[in-house]
Parts: sequence; C-alpha cells; structure tokens
Amino acid sequence: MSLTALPAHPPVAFLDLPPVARAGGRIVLPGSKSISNRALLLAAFCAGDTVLTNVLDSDDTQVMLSALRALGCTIKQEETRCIVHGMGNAPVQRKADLYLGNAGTALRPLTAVLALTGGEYTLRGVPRMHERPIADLVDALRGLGCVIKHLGTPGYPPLRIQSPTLRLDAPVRVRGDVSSQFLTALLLALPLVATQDVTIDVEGELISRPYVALTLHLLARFGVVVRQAGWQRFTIPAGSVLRSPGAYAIEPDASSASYFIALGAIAADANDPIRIEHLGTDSIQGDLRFVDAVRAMGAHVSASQDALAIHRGLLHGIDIDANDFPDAAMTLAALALYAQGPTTLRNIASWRVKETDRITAMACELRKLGATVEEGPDFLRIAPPTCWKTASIHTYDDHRMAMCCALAACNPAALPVRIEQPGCVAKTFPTFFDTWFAVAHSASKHIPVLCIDGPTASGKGTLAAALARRLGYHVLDSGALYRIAALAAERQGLRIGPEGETAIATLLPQCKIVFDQDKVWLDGADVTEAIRSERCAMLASQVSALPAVRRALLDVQRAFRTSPGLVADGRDMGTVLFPDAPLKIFLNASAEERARRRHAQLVARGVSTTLDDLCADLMERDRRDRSRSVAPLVPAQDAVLLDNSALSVEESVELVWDWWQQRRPFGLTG
Ligand SMILES: Nc1ncnc2c1ncn2[C@@H]1O[C@H](COP(=O)(O)OP(=O)(O)O)[C@@H](O)[C@H]1O
Ligand SMILES: Nc1ccn([C@H]2C[C@H](O)[C@@H](COP(=O)(O)OP(=O)(O)O)O2)c(=O)n1
Repeated sequence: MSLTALPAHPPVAFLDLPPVARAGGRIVLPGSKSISNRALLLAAFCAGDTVLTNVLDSDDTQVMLSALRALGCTIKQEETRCIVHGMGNAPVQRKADLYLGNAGTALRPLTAVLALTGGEYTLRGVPRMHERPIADLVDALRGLGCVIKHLGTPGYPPLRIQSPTLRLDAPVRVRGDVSSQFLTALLLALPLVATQDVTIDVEGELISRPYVALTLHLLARFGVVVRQAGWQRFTIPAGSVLRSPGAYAIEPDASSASYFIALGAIAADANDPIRIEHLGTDSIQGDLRFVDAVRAMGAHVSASQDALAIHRGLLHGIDIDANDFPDAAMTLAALALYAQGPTTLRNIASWRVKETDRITAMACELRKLGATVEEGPDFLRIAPPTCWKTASIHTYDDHRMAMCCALAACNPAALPVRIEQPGCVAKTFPTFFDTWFAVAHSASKHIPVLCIDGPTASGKGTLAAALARRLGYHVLDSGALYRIAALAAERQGLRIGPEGETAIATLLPQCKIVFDQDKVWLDGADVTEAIRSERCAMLASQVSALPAVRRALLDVQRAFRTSPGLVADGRDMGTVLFPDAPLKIFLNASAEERARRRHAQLVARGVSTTLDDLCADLMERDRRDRSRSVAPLVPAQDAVLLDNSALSVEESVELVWDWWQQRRPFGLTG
C-alpha cells in the first residue's frame, strides 16, 4: 500500500524537535532572499520585462512584491516565477503608503529609490523595524538633495519622503561600518537618476562586502557597470540605464543552506551526506564563505559548480573574523556547540542591529542549552556544553535564531529542543521545518505519540485534530484506514467477513491512499464522503475484526510516526500500535451522549436518521469492537480515562493539552 499524508501548517506557539540521530539526503533550497529582493527591485525599475525564476516566497519578498505593486508595477506571479513589467526609471504611482514589515532588504533600497525619483511616500514596518537605524542612509540621501522626514524617533523609520531637488555633482558620503545595505541602497537607486557621473564615498571600514559584491553583480546583469576603487569609492557612470536581462534565475539561498551544511557537518555519514542541489562554487553569494569556516572546523564539504555534499568530521573550535558573512556566521555559533574547544566569532557588531540584538539573543539561548558563552560588543565566544540541558528556545521574532537553534536537536544527550514561535522562519524560509524533518532523522522511540482511543463518537477525531494543530504534529485517523479497507473490499466485490479475510489483506498493499488535509483519496478517487457513511463505519467495524486485515495495516499506521510527532486516534493505538507513547487517553462518553453527537453531526451533513437507530448501531459497533479477539477496544493499562459527557470540546482539549505538557520536559509553556 502506498500512503501519503500531507500535513497542514497552522501557526503554532512552539514546535518540539525530536533529537536527531542521523542526517542525510538531498535538498533543494528556496531562492536567495538577498538576490530575490534586489532582482525584483531592479526588474521593476528597468526598461523591459523580466522573467525571474526561483524567486523566494517569504515574508520579506512578499512585502517587496506588495510595495512594488503599490508603486504601479505589474508583476505576474506563478509560484516561484515572477514576470515583472519594468516601469522604467521611476514609479508609476507618485503617492503611496508602504508597509515593509521587518525587511531591511526592501525598506532601505526603496527609501533610496523613492527619495531620489520623487513623490509623496511613507515607509513603515513592524515595531522592530522602527528600532533599526537608517540615519546614515537618510543623511547620505539628504546630501543629494532628497527630502526625508523621520516620523517617529529621529534616525529610524517610519519615514516620510517628498520630491527632491537633486544635487549630484559632489560625491555622496555614506557610512559603511553599520550596515552594507545603505551602500547597496544607493548603488541600486542612483542609476535611475545618473544624468552625470555620481560618486559614492564610503566612510569607515565597509562591512559585509560580499553583499555589496552581490549588488554590483546584479547591477551588471541589468546593464549598469559601476566603477570601483577598492571598497571605498564607487562611481555610477553618467547615462547609466537599467535594462532587463530578459530572464534571470535566482540561486538557492546560501544563508538558508548554512543550517543544512551545519547539520551535515554534525550528523551526516560519508555514505549518506547532506546534498544541496543548485548551489556550489559558481555561487555569487558571500555567505558561502561559511563553507570554508565549516571546513576549518573539521567537517567534510565537497563542492562542485552547482552542488555541495557535506558529512561530519571531528569538529574543533575556531577563531574567525565573520564580518564578511554575518548571517551565516550565526550558524557557526550553533555549530560551535559540537566542536572541541571554544569558538570565537569576531567583528560581528552588525548582529546587534538586525532582527533582534543577535549577539545577546544567541548568548542567552546557547547558555540555556548548557554552553558557556562570553559576549562582547562585537564578538561572541562559545564553549560547548559539558552537560546538555533541555531548553525552550526563545526566538525573538528572528528567523535565524529559530533555524540556528534547531541544530541543538543534534545533541548527544538525545534531548528534544523546543523552538518558540517557529513561524518566524517565514521571513526567509517558510518551509524550513519541512526540509529539516526530511533530512534530520530521529529514532522512532524519540518521536512522541499521543494516543486517543475510545468508542465511536466519543470525540476522538475532534480532539486529535485540535491537539495536532496546536502541536504541529501529524494525525493518524486509523478508523479512516479501516473505513477505506472496507470500501476498497466492497468495491472489489469481496466478502466482508472471515471468508474474504485473505483476499482483503492481499488487496490492501495494492491500494494507493492519500490523506491531503481534509480530503481522503483511494486509488485516485475522492472517498472523503463515501467513507464517512454510517454503513461504511459498520463495514469497517466488521473488517477490523479480521486479524489478517489488522496485520496488513500495522506498518502503514506505524509509518505515521514521523517528526515532529503524532496524535493517533483509534481503538488500539495505546494497546497495540504505540505501547511506548508518553500519553494515552481513553476517551468515553455515555452511549446517549455519543448517539446525540453523531446524530447532530449527521443532521448537519444532511443525512436523515433517527436517534434510536443510531444508538442501536453505535451500541452494536461498540460491542463488536470491544469483544473481538484481536486488538479489542480496551483502555491500555497506563491510559488516562477521560469521560467527556459533560465537557465541551474546548474543555477536553485544554485538559489533554495540560496532561501532555506535564509529560514533556519543558514545563507548562504554550
Ligand atoms: N467533548 C465534546 N463535547 C461535545 N461534542 C463533542 C465533544 N467532542 C466531540 N464532539 C462532537 O461529537 C461529534 C463526534 O466527534 P468525533 O470527533 O467525530 O468522534 P469520534 O472520532 O470519536 O468518532 C462531532 O460532531 C464533535 O464536534
Ligand atoms: N484503530 C482502530 C480504528 C478503527 N477501528 C475500527 C472500529 C470502528 O468501528 C471502525 C471505524 O472507526 P472510526 O474511528 O472511523 O469510527 P468512529 O469515527 O469512532 O465512529 O474501525 C479499529 O478496529 N481500530
């Protein structure tokens, strides 16, 4: 039987990562955020149409897309492909109020573009964006004649922009030692107004140079070649015009790759490394310098032009100037947990003005795991834990904190790790945890299962779905499998009873079953409605009494036990399928209450039935399920009995939620 279960992704308050035993497998990562936002901006303000492929779909790129659309740019988006109709060298809309979330890669270049090209604009973001300095860029733009007002704290967004009186003759000076994004913003915007040579002088030591190199690379692809004197002076030649390259393919994100390079370095074997496709020595992203650092720590990384393969080595601490790759360097801080001796990351002051103060945040969270961390104004020194501790990781609404700290799940003590507000990864890598679970393998015994067994209409399915949603876990609706088995057997004309037992058990491995959120498919047909009839339930009860059928479904059900965890609903989840589950609920309600619930459920679906008939059917099914010879419906010895006759759904959920949290090693959070 082939079975696919596609999980849904509601926001959860926290996600518990099972300890990782081994990593390995191929991954294709989403497009680079830095390249996506630069390419979208250039495509919007160039002449001609541009087809961008592998565009990152994340919070930061969504705000850029919305802002460009608000400025009058037509962009057709089909999944990760964007067709951008260039507006030429100025926005169509000369008035707009733009919300840019927490995306520095959107707010900063758009500030420069709009201030130089003119109009009436406000630019704002999330509260943290209003704490991230922008004075250096604003001062530089004012030097060019731009009119920009700070609407809140001076030196920070939100900003009000009005039309400039441009003065381009004197070189514009910009500080390079706080964020390279200020220089990038000027480089991207100045070609729109370069009626004469415009020179930018960088004050102070330019940080994050590879990001500036990336900007220059993209400008060149859009037809503007900037003259460069070292890293201190840049000149945009008179008459520069941005022209569409036609098509541009965005590479996978090298910063996103860093988590999986580190995962391979810690936990992959040589014979099954982590393989990252479409990212290799041809990459234009500076964050790939991370690979050299990981090699220096002792990991094995082989790189071809467009792929990386990583497996573990004996890791040792390093002392490194990480100024050139500040984002990926955060991953080194997490990798340091697995090295012998301390690791020192220097020249990382820019971490303090990112999504959060990343130096303090990282120090705090790594200490929770048992590491010894020394924190300075621009450095971090991490000595690995001698004794690992179970930790609930606070993520500070910072995607990189969440993704870095996931690496703590590789700890040798096999402790789970709780990641709070894991949805923050959507800023740059919405599918991070799916990718993680696809290549970070945990021992089955470490993948938690919450079992909910009980008679029909006791509320098992409702409770299981609510808990799984809140925990980010998978759901096993084992009853649905028996219903599908009954339906498949009936459709093949097989006898539903001992005479048909072998034939049904032989048929099941050939069935193709897909659970796709609310839909159930059998061999390509939608059977969602068909399996929910009371008749099918009765046939399922009969089919489920056949030992060979139950045996045929054992492995299929156990295969649902995948990371991060499972809520299993049925009759024998706690007794047969998952005897080691940390919590087994035996759910019950009086027969009258259950009949009343099922009646209401059927009436709501437009099925006509009487309460008496239902009650009789339900009691017959209970009797059969309880008295059969294999896996009868009985509470496991260690089950918690819950009679919810007098409880609402919400009350049942809260009760079981608390019991579950009490069995987790993290305390009562969430
Ligand atoms: N604690 C409860 N109180 C009231 N109604 C409930 C409760 N739990 C479930 N229900 C309702 O009872 C019906 C049957 O629940 P369901 O989860 O389908 O049961 P089961 O999976 O055990 O057959 C649903 O309409 C559901 O909303
Ligand atoms: N783990 C399980 C789940 C269901 N069954 C059988 C017994 C039930 O009567 C049928 C249908 O189960 P299902 O959970 O879908 O039924 P209810 O929704 O509780 O009415 O399948 C089982 O034997 N073992």
